[in-house]
Amino acid sequence: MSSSKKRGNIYLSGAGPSAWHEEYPVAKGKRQSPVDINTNKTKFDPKLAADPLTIRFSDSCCQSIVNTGISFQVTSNGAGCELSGGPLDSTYQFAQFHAHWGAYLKTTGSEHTVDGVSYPAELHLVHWNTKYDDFKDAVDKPDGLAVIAVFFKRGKEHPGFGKIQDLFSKIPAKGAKVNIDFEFNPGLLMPPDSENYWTYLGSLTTPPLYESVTWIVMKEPLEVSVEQIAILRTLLWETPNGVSQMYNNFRPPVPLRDRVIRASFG
Ligand SMILES: CCCCCOc1ccc(S(N)(=O)=O)cc1
Ligand SMILES: [Zn+2]
Repeated sequence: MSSSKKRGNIYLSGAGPSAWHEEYPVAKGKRQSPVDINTNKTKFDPKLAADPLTIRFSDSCCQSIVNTGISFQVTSNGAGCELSGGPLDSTYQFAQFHAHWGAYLKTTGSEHTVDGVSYPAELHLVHWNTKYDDFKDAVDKPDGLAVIAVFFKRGKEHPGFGKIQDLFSKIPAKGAKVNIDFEFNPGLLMPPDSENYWTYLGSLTTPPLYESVTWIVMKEPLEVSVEQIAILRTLLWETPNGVSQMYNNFRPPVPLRDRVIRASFG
């Protein structure tokens, strides 16, 4: 049993993310995530526009949803779901999506920020490099993962995401898992314009914080309703004071260090 499991909730035990370096020294590494995207310092790279990102999802790729204890996670066998082009030098296969969000009436919640501004939530669509055998083999390699980040902003309801949220009541506790017996295409969760994105080399945003992620952060947020943001918080997790609503499951931005964030747009 690792000490983090003994302490349970990685966001609420001890000093939270600011203490992760004690058990995971890489937390203070050179390519950690998330970061603030300072739009005055991003660099347009015409090569990104010349080789457009190819994002392929399918209706039959999502098998189940699980409460991981720090988020929900929709897990996929990756069939027909591949990512290539843009900053990527090989084909990456879709593995899962999950999200991070904030507290009621707070403006924080996303992991990446744009010019210091947070969104209420951030979706992560995780892919692994098919040059490796599987996700587990890829997860700690420098070019092992590619994660598409999509900001959620408050606006009109998103019925597609609502179908996933309808399952939350069936996964009340850490480890609870149910099958998804309807077709759900994660492509529904891409913003209308997914041509414009920022990309940089970073890490997992939760322990073990492996520096293995090529981040692809969509510029355009996805609209969901205020109620849908609130429904995220109906998921439950363990805290030092017992089981309670899951929220503030985000790592705040860390220093960019010697990295430049590239933009696919001018
Ligand atoms: C040894 C297995 C590690 C499993 C952890 O996998 C992760 C963790 C974080 C992210 S995130 N928030 O950076 O998208 C993606 C995948
Ligand atoms: Zn994440």
